Amino acid sequence: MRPGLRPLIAGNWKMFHGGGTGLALAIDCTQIAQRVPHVDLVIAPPYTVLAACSHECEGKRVALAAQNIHSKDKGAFTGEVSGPMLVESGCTWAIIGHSERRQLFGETDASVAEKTAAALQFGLLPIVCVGETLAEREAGETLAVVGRQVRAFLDIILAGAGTDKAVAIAYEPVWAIGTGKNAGPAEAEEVHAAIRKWLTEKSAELAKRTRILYGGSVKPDNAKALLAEPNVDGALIGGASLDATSFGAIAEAAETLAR
Ligand SMILES: O=C(CO)COP(=O)(O)O
Repeated sequence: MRPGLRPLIAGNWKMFHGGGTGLALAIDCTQIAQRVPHVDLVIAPPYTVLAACSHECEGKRVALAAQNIHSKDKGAFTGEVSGPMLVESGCTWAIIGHSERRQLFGETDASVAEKTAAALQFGLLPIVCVGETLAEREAGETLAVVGRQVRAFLDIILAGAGTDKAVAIAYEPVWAIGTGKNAGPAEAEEVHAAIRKWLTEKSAELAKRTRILYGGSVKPDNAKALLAEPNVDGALIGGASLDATSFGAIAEAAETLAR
């Protein structure tokens, strides 16, 4: 983590906890927030429970993120949800281009760029996800792949976020997601440092205020070592965010480093 920067700890609930259990977890997260005053907490529940969670989280230092966004504000797009609707439901963030969306729902660098622009246009801060597959890592293509993914949206962030908005980029190696096999701190740092360099080449100010999150099997027992790396500014957590005890422990690891 960089000195003076607030870590961002975000829970991506994916397609879990869409009803009463989600609401209960959101309430638990507001209690976690009281214990971690130096950490920014974000949760990304399913659409069905966003508004209810937002009601519980309002004014309690837990921000809401959507897991996806459509690039248009409205229209005949069955099953989709727009930026203005997400804002109305209480979201201030939107996760964009998660590898599950890229792999299972056909999202591309171009659509990720379009959605990033839409999020910023409608007043949401994007958490844009990038990451290589195991085959790409084994072929030595990690930085080439992540570089291509990041360059696809850098200009959009620069144009859309101005100088005051702090967006986030999440490096999530696909081989580490839901596998229990996290990138080692040095492995993560290598990619994070490269992302920081590409940001710096565009704008030193952009590089300074963008938080680069690590995601992929972050757990209470590995969080502190990952977050201690100089360019790891937070975490995007899947499985361990579904349980208040483990999510709380990760947030507390960040708090210890940020204090
Ligand atoms: O995909 C992720 C967060 O977006 C990571 O998921 P896990 O923490 O379950 O590996």
